[in-house]
Amino acid sequence: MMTERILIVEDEFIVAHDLQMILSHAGYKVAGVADSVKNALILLDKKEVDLVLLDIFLKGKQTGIDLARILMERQIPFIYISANSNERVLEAAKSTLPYGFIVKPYREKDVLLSIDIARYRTNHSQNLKISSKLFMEDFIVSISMKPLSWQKKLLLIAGAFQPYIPFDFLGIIGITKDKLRFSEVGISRKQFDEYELLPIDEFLEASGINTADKKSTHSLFPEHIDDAIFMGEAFTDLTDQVPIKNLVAKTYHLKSNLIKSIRLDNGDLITFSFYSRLDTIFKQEHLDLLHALEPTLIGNLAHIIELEKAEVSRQQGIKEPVPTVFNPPHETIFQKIIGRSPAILNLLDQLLIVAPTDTSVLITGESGTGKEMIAQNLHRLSARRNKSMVAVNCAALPADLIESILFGHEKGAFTGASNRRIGKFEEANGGTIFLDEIGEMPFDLQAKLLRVLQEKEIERVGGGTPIAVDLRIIAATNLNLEKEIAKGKFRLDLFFRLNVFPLEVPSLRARKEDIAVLASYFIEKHSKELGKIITGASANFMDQLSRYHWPGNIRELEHVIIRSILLSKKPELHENLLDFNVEKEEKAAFSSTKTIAENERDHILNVLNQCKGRISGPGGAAELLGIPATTLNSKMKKLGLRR
Ligand SMILES: Nc1ncnc2c1ncn2[C@@H]1O[C@H](COP(=O)(O)OP(=O)(O)OP(=O)(O)O)[C@@H](O)[C@H]1O
Repeated sequence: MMTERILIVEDEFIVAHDLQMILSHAGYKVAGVADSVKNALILLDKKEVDLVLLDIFLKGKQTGIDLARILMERQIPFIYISANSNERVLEAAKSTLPYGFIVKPYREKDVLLSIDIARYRTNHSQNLKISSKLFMEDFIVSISMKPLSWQKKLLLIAGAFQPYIPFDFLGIIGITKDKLRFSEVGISRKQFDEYELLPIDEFLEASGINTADKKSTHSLFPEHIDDAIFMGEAFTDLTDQVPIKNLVAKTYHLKSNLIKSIRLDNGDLITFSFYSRLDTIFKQEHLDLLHALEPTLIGNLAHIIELEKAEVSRQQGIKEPVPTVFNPPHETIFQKIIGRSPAILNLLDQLLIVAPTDTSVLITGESGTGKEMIAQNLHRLSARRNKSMVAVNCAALPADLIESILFGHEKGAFTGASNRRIGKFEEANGGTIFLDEIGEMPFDLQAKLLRVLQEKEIERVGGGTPIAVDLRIIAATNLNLEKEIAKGKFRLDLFFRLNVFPLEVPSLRARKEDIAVLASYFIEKHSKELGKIITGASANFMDQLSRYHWPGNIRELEHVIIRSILLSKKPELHENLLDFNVEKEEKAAFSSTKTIAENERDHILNVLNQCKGRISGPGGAAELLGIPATTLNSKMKKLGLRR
């Protein structure tokens, strides 16, 4: 399928011409060449474009990264082509979610391969979109036909939305066409799969709002806000304008809001207001999904609302208790994953989306955050669950044997290869292979791994014929792969191929709310295993845990608990058992605070060491620091540094 129309945005004439030749030769249509963001936008308005090849530094003030943001909004895939491997630029570029990144000077095959990967990823995200829409359509229709109360129906539908539109609170507001409000409910997420439904009046009562205030809160409720996403300042402005939103946001610690309204056939307007505790979670694709579901919602919501209206008139002011907490049967969906912070719940939602697909997944996160545990759950929730997951730690394998361990070898392939050996990829055939510490994989082997991903075949060392394998690849790393790419240690093409669905496991610092539940879980688990009677921990012990910075994350927390259990002479763990003291550390950190100049000196020294003293040129200290070499030289002079 070579029908893609590709726009080239590149200000160097020779490069643009070369790209044009490569693309035409391979059968692609070139939709045009632009040398600036302004000209690119003119072409984009005039022509249909399926993919954009995008240089970062262009003519004019705006950069390729600025254009990328516009392309993101318009949902046009793009691949960067740039000579700049500076980490800061890479970070900014990465935040625009490109479909690929080609580093100049490139080879023809790099360009064509990146376009192939982009096509794969576009199709894949398209498939994900289609499957989520189909799933939700089916679900909404089947729920609305079940003999359940309207509350239960709304709770079920809300819960089903969660993996596709992550939220901590969902407000559903119904306004009749004569502007008489007939219903407002809030649904808050209590646990991974537990929701609570609260009618607005009860919510206001619980918040201590009296009848007079209630009226003004209500009257200031906007009748209609256009479909949109509010985050950052826009969210603060919105909550400042709308008291009820302010109250909800404060009560549930919410930071962003996505609003979508749907007009039913009878003229009623139903507004869905999704809120999250994370500030940058909502995306255009969430609004798109709701938009795609509009016909299904129109067809089925009316019926749920009728149920509610009937109930209200039946009760005529008499309140019957209704079950408002819903626990679906999949309570134990995830094995052993403890935590209910927004950061971990968001990760689990992502995990549920990607698990049943066959996509490669790249799990990133600091050491000890639970990456392996996430990989096990991914496998367990996939269609390959009855086959094995073979785990390989790339950092632990000896350099001279890693290829044969992964790919196997034929008898006599090298000295000492007295028998044929099946490698890990073949062992995992039909199942999943988990490549832990992928950033440590030797550069040469990365090309072979790319081949497994692309062609689904391997070759044993010393064997001439490729062997077909059917496996899913899950990789994990605690390294920043962009940094490794910049250092020339990790292949960019492999990164993009693996990074189709990235899962970032939050550090323990980013989910402090979970420290207490994790600690209690480990206390119970390990005291049983160690045969000691430990009933709990002192408040000070827990306080120290929650204030500590946990560089070793959950693994460190688990070790601290095991050690404390072993040392404890009493049934309650006491803070004296801890070998850190947060107050002392805070004081020490304060007294050893460095000046800005000292910090700058240390940082430059570190980077110089990293570049082995090289100042200018690609990969030199000046490039890594993002300043001209001349500036670096004069800074070094001032700080008394020599190469
Ligand atoms: N959410 C969780 N609930 C309970 N236990 C957890 C959780 N996450 C991790 N653990 C435990 O913490 C320890 C570290 O987890 P794991 O080995 O998966 O981390 P990792 O990120 O793969 O580490 P590394 O990068 O060093 O390989 C394990 O003992 C695991 O069982």
